[in-house]
Amino acid sequence: MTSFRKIGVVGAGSMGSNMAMLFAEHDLEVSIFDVKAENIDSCLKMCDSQKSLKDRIKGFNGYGPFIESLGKDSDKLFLLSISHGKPVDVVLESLKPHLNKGDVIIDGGNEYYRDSERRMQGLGEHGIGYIGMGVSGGYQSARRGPSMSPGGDAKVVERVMPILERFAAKDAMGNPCVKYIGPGGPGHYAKMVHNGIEQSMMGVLNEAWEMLFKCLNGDLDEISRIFMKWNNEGELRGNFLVKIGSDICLCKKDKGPSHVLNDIQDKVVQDADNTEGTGVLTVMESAARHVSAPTIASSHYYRVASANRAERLQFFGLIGGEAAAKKQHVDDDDERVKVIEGIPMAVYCGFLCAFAQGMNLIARASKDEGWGVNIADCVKIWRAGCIVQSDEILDLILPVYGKDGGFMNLLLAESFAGELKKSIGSLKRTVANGLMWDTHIPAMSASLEYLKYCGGKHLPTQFMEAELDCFGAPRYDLKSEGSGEVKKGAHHYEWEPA
Ligand SMILES: NC(=O)C1=CN([C@@H]2O[C@H](COP(=O)(O)OP(=O)(O)OC[C@H]3O[C@@H](n4cnc5c(N)ncnc54)[C@H](OP(=O)(O)O)[C@@H]3O)[C@@H](O)[C@H]2O)C=CC1
Ligand SMILES: O=C(CO)[C@H](O)[C@H](O)COP(=O)(O)O
Repeated sequence: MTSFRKIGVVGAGSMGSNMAMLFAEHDLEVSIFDVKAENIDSCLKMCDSQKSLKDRIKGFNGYGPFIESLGKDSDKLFLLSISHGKPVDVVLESLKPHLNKGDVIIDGGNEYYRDSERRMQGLGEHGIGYIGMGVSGGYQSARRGPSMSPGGDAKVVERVMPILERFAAKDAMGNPCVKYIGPGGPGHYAKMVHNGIEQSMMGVLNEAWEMLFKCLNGDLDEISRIFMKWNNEGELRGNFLVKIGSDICLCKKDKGPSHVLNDIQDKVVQDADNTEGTGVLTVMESAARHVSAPTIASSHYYRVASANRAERLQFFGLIGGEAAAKKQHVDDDDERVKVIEGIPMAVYCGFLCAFAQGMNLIARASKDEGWGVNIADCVKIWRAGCIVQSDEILDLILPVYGKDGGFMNLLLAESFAGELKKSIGSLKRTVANGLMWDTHIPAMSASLEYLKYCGGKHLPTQFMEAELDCFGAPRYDLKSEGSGEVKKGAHHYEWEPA
């Protein structure tokens, strides 16, 4: 078995450049390629500014010399870190004439898993290994050690695992946050879901932030302290997004008196040019696989709507102005503290809903596709180096998946359901406050409704089913038949003859 000593990184953007530096630090000979010479220049400049990396990475703007630099006599290893979709196909077309049997390509971008499976199949026919690997943690983790989810042919992944384990983030016990996820596309699938959970958590947390900032008269320095407290103890302990939220609230422009956050426009433009898209894909996948994921979907639609500020303002004019978040006059200090103390439990409950939806989606896809994903492994690789890192929550979730990691519905785990039972009251009160105070609560309210309908004993959907039967005759079940299976029923009533 070849052990790779060199790696060719394609894409000198924020992730590619930082991973190239990390590889170099882990004693790989690194060549980096980008279509834009200036991207290479800025990557090499960054390396030169760090003594340990000076002259350790070679930059290339042409495919020929780039591939030659990886040597002729041994198998070549590549890592792609570019925008998903067409750019990846373009790069692969250019690489193909130079590839040989035994070479391995890792796609470390946020790719759609079906595209990875297509490429795996095409290149596999020529004996070229292709790995679809999620990389998480942003550019800081790319530099220090990311969390990774490789998927593809087990034998191919096995060849690169020693390298991946060397530079992966390490959890509190020192275990590398990288695990083989399964054959085909589940590596990219797990990363897609990770990002769905990530956007939900950001949705929930941003709703809590608005309450503290606009309604409860919290100044940013105080909110920073509150978030830090949440991150240090209790249900939100060890939460990456809460922690950076605290840092962000505190950050002052050029160390002066004004907060950087106060200058930021209220537009999430992440989805604007389709170079990203795991949020979009998670919503599509959850709908296609019949997995309820309203916290994920609602957070996504919220951020998409936020991007179009011009239209928002136009509509604002047409509906006579939205009700703006109201400042609460909580005169009593103790009362204010009590209200603030109720919020983290609501955030926790929203986060649990996001995890339940994401984990259930992975479980469903794994079953549908025959991937055999051990979901415990997904939890393990999210223990460090990634955006959804949440120590307390992952401590709760991990035991549910046991050894085989095949549990299908996280809501049905007693330990998990117990935490939802404990926190749903806070979520209800916080959503009710949000309604009274006119704050924005798309993720929290969606989470609350999710819990209500997933645990609903008598849903009004009996009326919906009757209407469907009335015009479409899909056939219904009878109450007298008990819970039954998830399949079309046996009964039709001729409500209104044609
Ligand atoms: N940023 C993040 O936090 C994370 C990003 N990812 C994923 O990693 C990948 C890279 O992300 P990121 O580094 O942020 O993106 P960047 O846009 O910073 O970098 C992408 C780089 O790839 C280059 N590129 C584009 N098309 C080609 C091509 N056909 N051939 C060669 N190079 C090309 C870009 O050049 P140009 O400047 O011309 O566009 C750019 O230098 C994406 O798939 C992203 O979704 C994954 C985890 C975290
Ligand atoms: O992958 C990431 C983190 O985990 C990146 O931050 C990425 O930009 C998120 O993009 P999106 O969810 O919009 O696809």
